[in-house]
Amino acid sequence: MMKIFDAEQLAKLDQLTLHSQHISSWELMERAAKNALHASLPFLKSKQQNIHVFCGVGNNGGDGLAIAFHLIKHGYNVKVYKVEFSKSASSDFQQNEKRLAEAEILLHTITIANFNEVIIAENDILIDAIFGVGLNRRMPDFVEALVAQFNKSKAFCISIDLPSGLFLNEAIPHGASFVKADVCLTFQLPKLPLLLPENGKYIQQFQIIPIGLAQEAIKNEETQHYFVDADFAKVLYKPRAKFSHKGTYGHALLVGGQVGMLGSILLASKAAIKSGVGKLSVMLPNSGKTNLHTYLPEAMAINHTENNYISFTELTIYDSVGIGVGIGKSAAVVAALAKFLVEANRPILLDADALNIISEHKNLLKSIPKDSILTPHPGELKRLIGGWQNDFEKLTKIKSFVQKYNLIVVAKEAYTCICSAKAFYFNSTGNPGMAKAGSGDVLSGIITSLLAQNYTALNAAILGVFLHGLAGDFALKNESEASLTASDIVDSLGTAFSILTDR
Ligand SMILES: NC(=O)C1=CN([C@@H]2O[C@H](COP(=O)(O)OP(=O)(O)OC[C@H]3O[C@@H](n4cnc5c(N)ncnc54)[C@H](O)[C@@H]3O)[C@@H](O)[C@H]2O)[C@@H](O)CC1
Ligand SMILES: [K+]
Repeated sequence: MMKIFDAEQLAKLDQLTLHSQHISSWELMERAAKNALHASLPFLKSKQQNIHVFCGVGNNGGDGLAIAFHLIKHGYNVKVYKVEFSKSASSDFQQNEKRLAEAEILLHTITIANFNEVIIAENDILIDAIFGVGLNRRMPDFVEALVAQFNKSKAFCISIDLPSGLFLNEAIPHGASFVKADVCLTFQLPKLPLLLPENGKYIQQFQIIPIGLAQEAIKNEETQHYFVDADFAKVLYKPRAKFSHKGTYGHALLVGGQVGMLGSILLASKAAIKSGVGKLSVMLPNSGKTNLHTYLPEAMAINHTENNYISFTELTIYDSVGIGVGIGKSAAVVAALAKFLVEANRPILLDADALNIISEHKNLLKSIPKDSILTPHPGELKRLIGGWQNDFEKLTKIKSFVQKYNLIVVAKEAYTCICSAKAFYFNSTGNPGMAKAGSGDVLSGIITSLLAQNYTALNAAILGVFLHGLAGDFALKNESEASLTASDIVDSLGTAFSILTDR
């Protein structure tokens, strides 16, 4: 299970690691730098390429100096800069500085007086080790100007630990610059700003670089932020029992579709079946019944009289209910949804138009059963909780919403965030090919299916989001981001599930 920590916690882990492994901070830095160096090598085209390593005077800069030293030892063409934002350098920085001097490697000092003399060419490599997790206020103006120059250049930029300019646990001031890295090599654990869309979208990718921090210390340190990787998902997954039958895996009900919007409920239904539910019933407009039976013979359609819209149906026999995809917002549907909310006596899944109806009739919020899962995309989320100034405020607002109404919110994004009253879980799987109509319907089907199989609501949401993204990633192996469809995601669910059983 990957935890996400703040700067203070990271510093504490550092100390505990030094203590338990009987190593010096310099040795830990050396380990981190060597691992970052190895992760950087695939991005370097040749030993002749110009590599500029920009180092601050803290420990992030110390990492930079150590990386530069080893690159030079490996025969790379490196220019090393000391970005002197302060006269007092950390002791590990100083020790690395001494090593460079002893090896007669020139260190170019950059100050307010000469920062604009740096020349970066298109095919160069930039290594950004100016600030890491220690930045706690806006960077000095000359460093911001230098960073602006990095961002303007076409050089490939590798940030060490955190792109310089980003704060670890709060929003940066409006207009403040930060390094828009092509790749960020972050130590041991993911960092929150890399997972949030507002600035994270400018960081093309990040890689987690293990540096052997004490596992016991990580385990003991509490957090409210988690990163959901395959190990995490495997722990949640419940393998199927040998002596089981369809009743063991529950009976799910999906409610969705209106005339012209039948595809959504069909996709959700197929995703539910492909995610292991014992039985699936579908409430869709009568005019869609034939389509359902043709598309998905495994599903059962509910008998009702409405040809164009869904209507209410008794819920007592179902183990889970998912409502909302493609239902529209007509008065009859609003009334049916209100009844569903009142009659449901266990957590349900609400998506799409169900969320839009709730946003327009906020009085419905208090009828939603405790622990129900809401899966809004950013637009739907805004309608539900109101706007936000920045991503950190968004998380705070989601949390108070979740706590006020006892819900679970799945805020769909590149790193979808599942928020419970106690914690945030950021998903690690998925790709931009999934940003398409139909993809969310598939997610609704998966989560409703897991809910019926007796997963807790929180685990159904976390595991469902993980599997959905993973299936999308497998589907991409035979597709491109442009061509990937929601149906491709459904078709790859089998491969995604097989990862969870692979222990
Ligand atoms: N436990 C870990 O994860 C390890 C961390 N290491 C490195 O250490 C880094 C953290 O080092 P530091 O704590 O020295 O912090 P940084 O190197 O990120 O920042 C340097 C220092 O500058 C000061 N500062 C903050 N904002 C400033 C501003 N706007 N203007 C001027 N000065 C400012 C602070 O005192 C800060 O500690 C990590 O990001 C990582 O690169 C590695 O060496 C290996 C181990
Ligand atoms: K950095």
